[in-house]
Amino acid sequence: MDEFARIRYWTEGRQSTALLQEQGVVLGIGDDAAIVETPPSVAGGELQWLMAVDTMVETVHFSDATMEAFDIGWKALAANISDIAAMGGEPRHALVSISAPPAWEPARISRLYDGLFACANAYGVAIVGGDTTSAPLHMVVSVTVMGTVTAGAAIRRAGAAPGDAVFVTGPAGMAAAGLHALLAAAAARAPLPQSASALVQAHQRPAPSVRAARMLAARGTITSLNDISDGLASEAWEIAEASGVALALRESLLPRSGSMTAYAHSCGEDPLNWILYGGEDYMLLGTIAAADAQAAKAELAAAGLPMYLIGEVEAGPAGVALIRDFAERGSGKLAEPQREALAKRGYNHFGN
Ligand SMILES: Nc1ncnc2c1ncn2[C@@H]1O[C@H](COP(=O)(O)OP(=O)(O)O)[C@@H](O)[C@H]1O
Ligand SMILES: Cc1ncc(C[n+]2csc(CCOP(=O)(O)OP(=O)(O)O)c2C)c(N)n1
Ligand SMILES: [Mg+2]
Ligand SMILES: [Mg+2]
Ligand SMILES: [Mg+2]
Repeated sequence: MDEFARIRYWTEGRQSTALLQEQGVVLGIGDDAAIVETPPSVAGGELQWLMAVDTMVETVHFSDATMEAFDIGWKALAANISDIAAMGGEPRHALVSISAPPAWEPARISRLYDGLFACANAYGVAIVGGDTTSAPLHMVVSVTVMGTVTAGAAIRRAGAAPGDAVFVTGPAGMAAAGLHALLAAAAARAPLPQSASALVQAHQRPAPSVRAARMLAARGTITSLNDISDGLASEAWEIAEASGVALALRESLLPRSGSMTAYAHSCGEDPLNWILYGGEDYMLLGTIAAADAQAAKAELAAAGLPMYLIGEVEAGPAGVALIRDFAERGSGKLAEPQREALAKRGYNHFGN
């Protein structure tokens, strides 16, 4: 199969005309560039574009031990959609670049496209083009995403102010625990423990918080927002530095997944380490005016979406602190709080 036959095999007839029409796609895959209508303005104001790109590299972001082709496709797009969510926007279009080594035969890449299109359809995103090359050794998948946001309403990292509440939209650390379980099972040539299935799911099929972000953004009281790709501590530092404030996170308020805690204890790992430094959670970390925090939480809860208030914003200098208020790690008992500075550490492609 030549390059052009492969592209047709991977992409033809995969998206409904209704979705393509909805996203203003005049001409999709097949010419020098896609043609897309400028989205119409909506009630409430003009729109602005949001654009982001994220790449996944075999051995860095996935391996035969951790992800199947379907998962890689899903996650490559989900990670991008998460960046649009983290601005409070609506994802619309995506471009997909594939650099494939010989071991990735067309049928395997077609399964990667199954995952890509499953995620695209789940979030209403039109895949309008891409690029295909050969590669010597490892698979590289790069996705570019375009979205929109009401002009002036995008939520940046800068904007957190002293007195604001800090929130997350789910328990961090599950994806890192899932990765640990996958690598441990592969190393021991053992099956995955049943107890790790939710963790593995979190690693392989992240679900970006688009709905939660849009509901929060619409309230007009969110002061900063980030998605957690490199770890809670690292993303908190990004908000702190961009905003010139300190974030104080309370250990007793950090949401914990029961299966993650149980799995961590079963293999002698510290769950807090995964929560703070694991990464790839693709949930949101942000700050909100304290006066609106409870109402925002109630609005999300009514829609079945979690929101956890985990700390507060303090005056600068920029930094992140963890208030250790458990008597004994994991005991659930409260004690005289100890304040600990959190390192600016997380997943970093070139070391911390
Ligand atoms: N090679 C690059 N050239 C230009 N901009 C880049 C490059 N790599 C990253 N960026 C920009 O740097 C910022 C931080 O990137 P990154 O940490 O990857 O964000 P995220 O974690 O949200 O994906 C983003 O605004 C991104 O667009
Ligand atoms: C085989 C394997 N090893 C290690 C990891 C862990 N890992 C790889 S990249 C990453 C951070 C997120 O990726 P990045 O490219 O930094 O995304 P971005 O911050 O640009 O959104 C993590 C935790 C993994 N997912 N798979
Ligand atoms: Mg990135
Ligand atoms: Mg991001
Ligand atoms: Mg990163």
